[in-house]
Amino acid sequence: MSARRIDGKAAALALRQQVAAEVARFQGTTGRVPGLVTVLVGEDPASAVYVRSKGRATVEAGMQSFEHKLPADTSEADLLALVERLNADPTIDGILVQLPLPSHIDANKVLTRIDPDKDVDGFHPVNAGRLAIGLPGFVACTPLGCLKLLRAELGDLSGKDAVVIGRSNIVGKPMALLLLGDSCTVTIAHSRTRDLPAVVRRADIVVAAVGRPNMVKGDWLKPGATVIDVGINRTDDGLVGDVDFADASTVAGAITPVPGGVGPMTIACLIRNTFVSAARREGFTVNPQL
Ligand SMILES: Nc1nc(=O)c2c([nH]1)NC[C@@H]1CN(c3ccc(C(=O)N[C@@H](CCC(=O)O)C(=O)O)cc3)C=[N+]21
Repeated sequence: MSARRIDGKAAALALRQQVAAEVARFQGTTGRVPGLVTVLVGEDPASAVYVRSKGRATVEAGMQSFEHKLPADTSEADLLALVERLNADPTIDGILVQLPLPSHIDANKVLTRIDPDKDVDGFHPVNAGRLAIGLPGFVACTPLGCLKLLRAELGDLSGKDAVVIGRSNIVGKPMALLLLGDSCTVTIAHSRTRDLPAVVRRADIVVAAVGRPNMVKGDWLKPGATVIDVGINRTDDGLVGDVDFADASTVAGAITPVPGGVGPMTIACLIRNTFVSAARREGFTVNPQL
């Protein structure tokens, strides 16, 4: 059997076009253009690439992109002061401080200083709490993108057995909460899980977010399972996911590739969250499908 390849690039383009149409409608009624600011500290080349593609996607959706590039030796106090200024700036609807930050800066302290209602990354503890108890807020872009791909592939997720591999605050935990919200039976597996292949073999839905290249093999999967690969691992063979794509494709029903799967959806969801932030600020009704 050969799995269907889930085209995250196409899904991301469609979402970005939908947002662009909503942005035009928003501008027509409110006279305002939503704005996203990215803050990059230091010169990590991968981070610089991501920040540039976020800026491009923002402009393509008809929104304003602001970019702050700070030297690697920027003090924590200066970064916190910048965040405070951005919180108070009425032209800015979304604030993204690119991670990782240099080690002399306490990332949690910075993320907690962002106004939760401008936290389009969904990393602020208030937004993590809102997700946990089902209040409206911002959901982290990568798990939100994964949920959108799963709903498009499977329709109703209720009653499905889902296994999330990885327990990070940025992907694993919010992913598990989103799947629970869609009435899946959710298992979170991690480095201490006993007999991981056996746990994964029970799942109709597998989300791999561990950062170990090609870890998940075909014989770990229930035949026909839907596999979402969040891994972005740079290896000598280029960019690879956490799932052994060729091997898993012989057993899975559908699977996301790397690149071209979850990554583009992460950026599309950031654009979506930025528009939603502006809409909430202006009391503009958002299409609930978005
Ligand atoms: N505050 C913050 N928010 C983030 O959302 C955030 C961050 N910091 N730090 C870094 C990670 C990583 N991340 C990616 C976004 C898009 C792709 C993406 O589009 N990837 C392409 C390939 C791009 C390539 O070739 O490297 C793909 O998978 O097809 C990947 C990774 C967002 N992150």
